[in-house]
Amino acid sequence: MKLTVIGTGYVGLVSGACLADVGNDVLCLDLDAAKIRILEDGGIPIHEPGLLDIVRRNVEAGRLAFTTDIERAARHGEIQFIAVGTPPDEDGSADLQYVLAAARNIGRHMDGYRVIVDKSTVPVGTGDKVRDAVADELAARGAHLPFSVVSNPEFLKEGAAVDDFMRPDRIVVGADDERAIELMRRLYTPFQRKRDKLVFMDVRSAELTKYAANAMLATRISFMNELANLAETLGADIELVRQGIGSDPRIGWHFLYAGCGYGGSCFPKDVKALIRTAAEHGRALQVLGAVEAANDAQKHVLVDKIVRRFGEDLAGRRFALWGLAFKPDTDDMREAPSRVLIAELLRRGASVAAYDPVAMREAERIFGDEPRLTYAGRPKSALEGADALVIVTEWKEFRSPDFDAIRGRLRQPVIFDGASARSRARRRRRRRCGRGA
Ligand SMILES: NC(=O)c1ccc[n+]([C@@H]2O[C@H](COP(=O)([O-])OP(=O)(O)OC[C@H]3O[C@@H](n4cnc5c(N)ncnc54)[C@H](O)[C@@H]3O)[C@@H](O)[C@H]2O)c1
Ligand SMILES: O=c1ccn([C@@H]2O[C@H](COP(=O)(O)OP(=O)(O)O[C@H]3O[C@H](CO)[C@@H](O)[C@H](O)[C@H]3O)[C@@H](O)[C@H]2O)c(=O)[nH]1
Repeated sequence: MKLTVIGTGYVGLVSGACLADVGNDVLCLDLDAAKIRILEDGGIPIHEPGLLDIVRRNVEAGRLAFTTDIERAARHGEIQFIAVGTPPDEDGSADLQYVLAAARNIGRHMDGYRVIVDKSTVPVGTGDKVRDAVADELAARGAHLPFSVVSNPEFLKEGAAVDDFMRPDRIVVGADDERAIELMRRLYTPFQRKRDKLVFMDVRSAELTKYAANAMLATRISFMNELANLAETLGADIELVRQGIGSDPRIGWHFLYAGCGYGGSCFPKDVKALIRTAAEHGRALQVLGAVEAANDAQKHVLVDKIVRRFGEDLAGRRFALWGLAFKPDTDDMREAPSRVLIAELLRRGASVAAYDPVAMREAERIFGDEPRLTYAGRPKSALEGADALVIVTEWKEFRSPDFDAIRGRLRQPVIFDGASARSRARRRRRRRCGRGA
């Protein structure tokens, strides 16, 4: 099938590459010429395990191409995926300007029947806005071309995006007409494998399903984070509690890890947007309001511990920080807990020597020329002369560190471990190292 994917970010590029990999002819459009240049030069603009191989393989096979040419993109695919960003507006609602611009571009240049698929995470009712935007553009040029609007929210996780796309738990399709449903069924047949993973519903329900999924997952995390704080106060071990509850199938094992608060490009913004949607319709989502507040507070837990140990004024103190990305296996730092921590340490006069396997360039872009924030080429070199080590992101390489080397390099043998719940080995050994928090 001929497909166009609009937006070559985490979702667009992964979707485009994976859809090409099962034999489709995919053209990816982005307005960011720098991204398209990287792709045309054989690279990828993001860190995502397994993605480079699949992109290269499909470009070489002639099934995947990149462009900044809007007209070419609108004329290429019978199915047009919109996979552009929907960042939070000032009031927390999803900013739809990129989605609607993409829809207008399709309407302006399409030359036959199109299925316009919203893959971006968009509030309920966006399908209607996309339909109106396309219809307006067609009317403006006196064109009478048929089109369908479909909601097909994406559930991939960064760091595991290729695998999630290739082996989805479910594929949600919100569609109101048979022609579009048939095309979507054909499109996703190669991803069905052993069981039917397609869940068809109306457009509005599909739009809400995406927010419901992220809101539920965010709720689990905030709940466990609050419980972890309580466990610490009570002298209980949240990891053992997690094991104790996860075996109940009604609760399940996944997404029960306490940490420094959820970050990333999705949970924070989607929780906000759903709260906003509800408010606009006179409904208060009280549970989600608490989930958000608990998460904001959780991002300060490590700083609070540091202040308890070293005092309010951290001038002259130096901290080694391991892990900048919002989670392992990505270079994405959107809403990363490390950002709150670094900003607060710098505000209090401390200096920070940071290490991350892939996100240091992104941190440099975010923090710019900040003389008290430096980057270390290796985890150990960040430790030299630091008052304490702060572990924020659970990269695999931090799971079983050399505690003797840490002790030898730090001024005091103190570790603030924001990712501790996921590593029992480290917890056992940390006890032997002498810890500050
Ligand atoms: N990142 C994830 O893990 C993830 C997972 C599921 C769903 N989502 C949702 O998918 C959407 C995209 O997220 P992302 O993380 O891939 O975003 P991103 O910011 O990484 O990429 C978006 C891309 O769209 C491009 N773009 C913007 N307007 C355009 C236009 N009119 N025409 C062509 N290109 C345009 C931008 O230049 C950018 O490269 C969001 O709604 C997000 O909530 C994201
Ligand atoms: O037990 C857990 C699991 C995750 N997290 C944190 O939660 C955040 C989000 O993690 P994750 O869900 O793995 O990453 P994302 O790539 O943001 O993926 C989420 O957001 C995407 C965008 O909507 C959805 O497609 C995915 O299904 C959804 O998991 C990160 O800060 C994690 O550290 C925890 O604190 N504890």
